[in-house]
Amino acid sequence: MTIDKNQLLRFTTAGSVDDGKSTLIGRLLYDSKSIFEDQLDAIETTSKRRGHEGVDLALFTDGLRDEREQGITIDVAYRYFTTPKRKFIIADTPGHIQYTRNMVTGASTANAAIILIDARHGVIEQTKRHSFIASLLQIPHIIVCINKMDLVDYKEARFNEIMADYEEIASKMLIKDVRYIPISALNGDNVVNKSQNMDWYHGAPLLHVLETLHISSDINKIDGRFPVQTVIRPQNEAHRDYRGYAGRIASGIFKPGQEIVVLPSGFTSVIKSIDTFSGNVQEAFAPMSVVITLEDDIDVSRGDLIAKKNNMPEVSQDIDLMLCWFNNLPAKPRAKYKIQHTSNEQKAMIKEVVYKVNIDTYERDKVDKELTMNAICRVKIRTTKPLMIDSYRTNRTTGSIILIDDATNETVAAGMIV
Ligand SMILES: Nc1nc2c(ncn2[C@@H]2O[C@H](COP(=O)(O)OP(=O)(O)OP(=O)(O)O)[C@@H](O)[C@H]2O)c(=O)[nH]1
Repeated sequence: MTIDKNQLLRFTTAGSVDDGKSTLIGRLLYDSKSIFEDQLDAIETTSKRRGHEGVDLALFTDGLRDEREQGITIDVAYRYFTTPKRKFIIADTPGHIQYTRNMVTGASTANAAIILIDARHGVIEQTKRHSFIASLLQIPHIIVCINKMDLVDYKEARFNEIMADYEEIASKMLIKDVRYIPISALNGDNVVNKSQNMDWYHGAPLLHVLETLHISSDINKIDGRFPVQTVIRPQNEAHRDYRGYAGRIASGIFKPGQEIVVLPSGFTSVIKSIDTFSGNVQEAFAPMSVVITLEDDIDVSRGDLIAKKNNMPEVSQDIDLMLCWFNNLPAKPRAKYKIQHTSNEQKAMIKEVVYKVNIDTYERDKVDKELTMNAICRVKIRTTKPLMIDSYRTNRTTGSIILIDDATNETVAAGMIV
């Protein structure tokens, strides 16, 4: 079985309220003909009823949000669409409330982030914050869409001005790949079709950029990491000797015959087989969900990590993190939280807050008060049992954690291991 690693692109959209996110997503889906007929009929009817001339594209994603708001805990809606070149998953995160949490949730697995800027307003505080989070999450590709170009007479000078301002902030962050596209989501300029109003722009429209971003090297194919989610032991007579470890490959490539080590125990063995829903495979890589069986009968349980023998993560109880705090209740000094790291769950205590990042200047501030909502800071934590960790830079899965408040069961923070 071979899977085209280029096939699926995950992206997120960020912008402040009214920058035109919903309209842009609606336009992408509408012009690329990804909206289903029945949805379109409903949107046309509602648009007419509300006195719109054409179709109100924002209705499309807004309708989606209504669905989502019916009792789902995470405020991120996922939208799927396909073109002949690629499959896409959009994590649509509302800009207004709790944007840090939403963006972290929506963007942690994204290949690309679209940062929307209203051409009239240029780079604003939210742009800086979203960009900082995107760089913190190391989203490999940033596409800055300068929207509402129709409201600045499609002027190249305004586009250049905003681009220069953004370059200034991008240079202070570790953003590797930034592109700029002047668009009008409302009128469809440079979204799916090339604009007739901005002949000074020689780049491609947004959809073309999304279809051709080079993403196969976004995946870590080097470090073999397989967090065990479940141990599978069929109870029936026929499969009595079967013992498999189910989970999702976080990174690297696994093959039968490879020498592995199980952590934290340190027991070694050799991969006997890799099973999937559609049969055995001779090779498996991230993000495939598989069942691995081993040659030896060793003790493996949920929360353990299978790694390649000659390439192991760090095993540690003391962890340095960049932490995004996103709970209404501030962090309690030295309080214990539940920590979730891959399939492993332990307890952890925040030992020290080293500094807080000032989102405006990107400078390091002293923490005079407790950590409050939307704070981004460098912290040291200690866990009750060792975790098998990598730096977030090398591995977005084994390099990230979340903290959960035991009493309320709410996710209070997300952390990237330094
Ligand atoms: N003139 C003009 N108006 C636009 C453009 N894009 C969006 N708008 C308008 O800007 C307003 C806000 O657009 P939305 O798409 O609802 O904004 P949003 O960012 O999704 O806002 P939330 O969904 O509330 O986060 C709407 O009235 C849109 O019609 C554009 O390119 N040109």
